[in-house]
Order: sequence, then structure tokens, then C-alpha cells
Amino acid sequence: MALGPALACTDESGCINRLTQVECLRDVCRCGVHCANQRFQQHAYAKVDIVKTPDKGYGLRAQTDLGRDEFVYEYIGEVINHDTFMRRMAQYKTEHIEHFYFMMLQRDEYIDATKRGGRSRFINHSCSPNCYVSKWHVGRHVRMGIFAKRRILAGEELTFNYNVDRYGNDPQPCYCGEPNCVGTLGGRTQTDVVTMDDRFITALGIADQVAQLRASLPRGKRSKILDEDFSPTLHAIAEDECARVMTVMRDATANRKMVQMLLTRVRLTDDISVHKMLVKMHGFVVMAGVLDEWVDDWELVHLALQCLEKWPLLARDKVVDSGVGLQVQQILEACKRESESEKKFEGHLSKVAMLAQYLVHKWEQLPTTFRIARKDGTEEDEDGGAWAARRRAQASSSTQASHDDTTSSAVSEELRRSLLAYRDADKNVPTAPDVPRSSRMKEEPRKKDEAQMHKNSLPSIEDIIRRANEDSEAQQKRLLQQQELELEEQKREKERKEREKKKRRAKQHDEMRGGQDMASTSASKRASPSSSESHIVHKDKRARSASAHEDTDIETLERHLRKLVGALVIKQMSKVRDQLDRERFKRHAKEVSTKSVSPLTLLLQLTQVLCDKEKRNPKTWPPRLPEGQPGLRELSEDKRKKMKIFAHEYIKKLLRHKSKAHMSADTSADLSTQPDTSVDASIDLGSPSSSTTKKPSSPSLSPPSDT
Ligand SMILES: C[S@@+](CC[C@H](N)C(=O)[O-])C[C@H]1O[C@@H](n2cnc3c(N)ncnc32)[C@H](O)[C@@H]1O
Repeated sequence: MALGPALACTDESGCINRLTQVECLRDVCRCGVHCANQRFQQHAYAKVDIVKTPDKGYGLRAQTDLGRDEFVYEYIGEVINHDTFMRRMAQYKTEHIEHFYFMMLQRDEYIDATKRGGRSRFINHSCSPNCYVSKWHVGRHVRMGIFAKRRILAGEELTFNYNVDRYGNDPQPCYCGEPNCVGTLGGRTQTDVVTMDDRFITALGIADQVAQLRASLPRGKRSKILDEDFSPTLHAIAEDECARVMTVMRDATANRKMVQMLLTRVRLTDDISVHKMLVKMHGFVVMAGVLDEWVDDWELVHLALQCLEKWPLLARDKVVDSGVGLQVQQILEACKRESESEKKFEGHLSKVAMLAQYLVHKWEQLPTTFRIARKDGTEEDEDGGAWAARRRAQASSSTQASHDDTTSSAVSEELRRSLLAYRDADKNVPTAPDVPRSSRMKEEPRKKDEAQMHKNSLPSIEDIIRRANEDSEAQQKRLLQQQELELEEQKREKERKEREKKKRRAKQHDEMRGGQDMASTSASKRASPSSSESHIVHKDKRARSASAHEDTDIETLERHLRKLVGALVIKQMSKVRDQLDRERFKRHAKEVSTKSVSPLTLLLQLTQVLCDKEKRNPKTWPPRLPEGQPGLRELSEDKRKKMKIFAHEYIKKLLRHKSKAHMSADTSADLSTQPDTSVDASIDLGSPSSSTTKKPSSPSLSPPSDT
């Protein structure tokens, strides 16, 4: 089934490269730009923060959630050989460097991130980690990646198990704080089952046995017994275990005990389909790594040859491409040399010699074919192509004319290009001759440290921290800016709504007032062209002033006016309190001073009337502060004076009216309940007095001089 671009070379795609931890190569993978298996090459790192921990120095923290098996970071540093590694360990001790940053890459290759490296150097150890370390092949290089072991939430500290891959000077106390903490980090060997990573235990197919044993042992003795006495029963490999076995074999190539157990599982397997699958999972490439690493160890070499003998082949390509053919040939020659000096084949040596002879002969019988590029783009072997190219370039370009790119009409374009690429690359990078390690080890120096070549391109630790700080500062700045923009946007939106609300209110207000004015005008029959015009002028002015002061909170101004006028009215009322019923006065005073002013009582009406009068005056409403902007702090002296006179007159009139009504308990002038409409009629100050009352002499609220 053809997979969409989104799935190209993902875990779900079935891409063999991805499954066996080989990166597809740029310009080679047929999925082109959609290929998701180039994470090392593309530096597709997770977003992380460098943080200070309470007792482990700095640490690394996830900035975002991470999915299981997601690529976190590459472990970057100087790649050094064993001699340099030993020298630096001693040097760092004398320099009193507190933290260790070594990680083993493969035999005789270590990554040192002490002085130069990437952010991954800050990842601390945990006995129950949320990440794991895994080796990937990227072109000709083995590279160390850190991956999420489970789903990780943003903010969690990232950790992996140092006891699997990391080397330091001496064991250090562990402060991971996990319930299963083994107490120390570093100083252990990678073969200790007690510290062994779950992935390895699963690949060995011994998870149940380890769990049982752990459960049956007393706590204190667990690690000792597991390390020294534990020899698990190994079983044949099932088909669904092939990818795991091969990836762990690649990861643990330098771990003798692990390699031995995994090879034993391969040897115990009889199912031909499992062997086919192992071959498909780059089995020959992984085996070349194992032979390269353990070429001096006859027992392991024997075991490896026993596995190779089981692997089915129709053509010689994989043997040649991986370099295993050449290695086995050289093993055979080494056996011969050894036997000549010893004058006899013994033990593993004789078995190795016989098996090697057999394999060399068997493979020679096989034809050499070339893979034709597939059209569906779903498979396979971009890396196989690279390895093929490398091996051919290194070992057999002259003897195998048919491998030459000039004869490549039958060869896939992908293979041809990777051949060219690697030949070019090989021109620049000195590689060790393909000879058994025993002889290679004698060469001094054995191999130029890649570290020396890349040293100057690696950032220093100060650079990393500085850059991390800059990054996080920039990010914080971006976040702040974004927040500010959002706040501004919210503010604008709020203001817009407020304006609309005010417009609506002003419109309603105008309509109401228009209606009232018209009604009062027609009722009093005082309408003259000039007053009608002035009403329109007023209305216009009001509308203009409303729109000019859209931003003013009219409601607040009104409330404030009511408070000021209310206080003034209360003062006036208190002057005649003796004439008023005490209880009633109190009640009204309370009502006046609260915000819920409504025309329930006549006295409230007095406040209301004064306020309405004030608000009707376009010259003074809405009021302005001396600074010019809309607002109201207090009433001007002039205005207070006028209002006092008005209130005084009003109250006097009321009392007169009450005494006229004989102050009966059930009087219609009951101040607490019903509006006294007779009095109400007498206080229409904005219009000529009713026929029954005289207009007060001086309550006119002319514009105050200070506004
Ligand atoms: C690769 S460095 C990790 C970064 C280091 N914390 C730093 O500040 O640069 C490894 C060192 O960190 C410290 N470390 C890491 N994990 C630790 C743990 N679980 N307990 C105590 N120290 C730890 C040890 O000193 C160790 O040698």
C-alpha cells in the first residue's frame, strides 16, 4: 500500500532503515523531502531548557510534551579514541572537574562533551529515566541519539540511565530520588543486569526471568546476585522480535556479555523466516560491526560465524556490501597465521577456521546482482546502498568491474549516486584499511580522531549556555510581545463594545428625551418656533457631546452627580429635620446616599430633578475637569449655591403642602411610599409652573461659571 507523504519513513511506515536505526540519506531516499528518517542530519531536536537542579548541577528540561520514542537530541562532543579517553580522564581529575561527560560510541571511540558539545551534555542520570540512548547509523558514521522512553510532559527533567553508556572516573552518589535507585552512577560495567536498560532485557527475551529473580531476592542482595550469578535461559528469536534484537545488537556492540547473549539467541533460532527477517533488518551490517569489534575474541567470532552460516542468501551482494565477506576472508587468513605459529588448530580457532573456510567457499558460489530501484518508494535499503558504495569503494572497485558506476545502466540511480558520494567522501576522510583488528591495533596512531577534525566546529560549553540563555530570553521576549498584543486586542475589543453600548444608550436617551420634551411642550402649549428650534439645537448639541465624549463613562459621571447632589439635598433636609418625621428622614437620607436612586419618594425626586436639570444643560453636561477631559470632582460653589436655594424652596413648598394637608398619618404626602403627585406637579422647574403653583423665584440652574 502506498503511504502518504506524512507517513514517509516514519515508525509506522515499515521503513527498514528506520526500523533498524539507520538514517535515510539526503538525496538518496526515494521519499525525497517527505522522508521523516533524517532527524540527525536535520538536527530535528526537541525544544529544551537548561535548568539548575538542586544537587546534580545543571539539567535539561522538556519545553514541550514529547511522544514515546521521539528524537530528543544527539549526544554531541569530541570523538576520541581509547588512549585519549584515558589521558583525559586523568587530566579532568587533576582539573577537579566535578561532572563527567564521556559516552562510549563504539569500541575505541568515545564522545567527550566535557569542554565542547551540545545541550544533550546536560542530561542527568536517573535509575528510572524517561529517555534512552540509541546508536544510529548516519552514512558512514555511528551517532548517539537520545530518545523519549515514554510520553514526557512539558517541564519534566530529561534523564537517561548512565550505567548503560556513560563512563566517568569514579562512581558518584546518585541523587535521582527514584524508589529503585541503585545508589551510584558511573563506575559500573554495562553488563550488570541490575543496571541494565529495559530495552536490553526485552531484546534478550528475559524480562520475566529478571522480574521473577528481582522479586525473590532480598533488597540488599539483589544487585550482587544478579551481577555475579545470573545466567538466564535464552530462547530462539520470534519473528516480531527481529527489529529489537538487531537494534540492541547495534547499540550494545561494545558490550561483550550482551553481544554474546544476543548471538546465542540467533544461533538457537531455527525458523528460516526469522533469519530472513534478521538479514532484512541489516543483519549483515550489524554483524560486520560485531566482527570489527570482537575480531580478537575467538569465542565470539565463532558464535558470529555460526549465525552467519544460518543466514539465507540468494546473492553475494549483502556479503560484499556489508564488508562481512572481506572480514571472514581475513579471519581465515589470521587463523592460518596463528596455526602456523602454534603449529596446530585448537579449540575455537580450529572451529573458526573451518567455518570461515566453509562460508568463504559458500559465498563465492553465489551470483552478484544489483538491486533495481523500486518504483513504489516504500522500500528499502538507502543505507544498504551507502554501505554497498562504501565497501565497494574501499575494497573492490578494481576487481569488480560491474560495480563501477560507469556500467550502471542496470544499477539504481540511488546506488550510483551514493557510490559517487562515498567515493568523494572517502577521498577526504582517512579510513583505516580493512584488516583484522589484531594487526590494525599495532598501527600507531591507529586512526585519526574524528574529534580532532571536527573540534573547532563544536561549540564550547560557555557558548552553549550563552546561546541557551539568549534563546530563552528571546523566547520570553516573544511571549511577552504576544501577550501585550493580545491584551491590546482585548482592550480594543472592550472599548469597541463600550462605544457601541454608549451610542445605543445615547440614542435611547435622546429618543426618550425627545418624546418627553414634545409631550411637555404640547401639554403646556408653550411651543414656540424659537423654543422648538432651541430644543433641536440642544438635542443636536447633546448628540454631538455624546459622540465627542464616547470614551467617558457617562454612567459613572451620573452616579457621581447623584452622590454630590444627594449630599447637598440631605444637608438641606437636615436643616428642617425637626419638622420632618425623624424616622422618615433617616429612611430618606439613607436612600438618597445609596446608588439606587429612583423616583420613589418626593425627596428622591428632588435629587432626581436637580440631576436631570443639570444633565439637560448641554453647556454643563457632560462636565469637564479643569484639565479638559470629561470628569466631575465636585460641584462648583456657584452651582451648589443655586441648588441649595432650589432645594430650600422645594422643601419649604413641600412642608407647606403637608401642613395644608393637616399632616395626617395617611397623608398622600407619605414620604416613604408613594410619590406625591401634587407636589411633583409643583416642582417642574424645567417648565413653567403648573396652574396651581408659583414658579420658584431662584432655582434656575444656569451654567456654572467654572465649567
Ligand atoms: C553529563 S553531566 C550532566 C550535566 C551536569 N549536571 C552539569 O551540570 O553539567 C553528568 C554529571 O552530572 C551529575 N549528575 C548527573 N546525574 C546525577 C544524579 N542522578 N545524581 C547525582 N549527580 C548527577 C554528575 O556529576 C555527573 O557526572
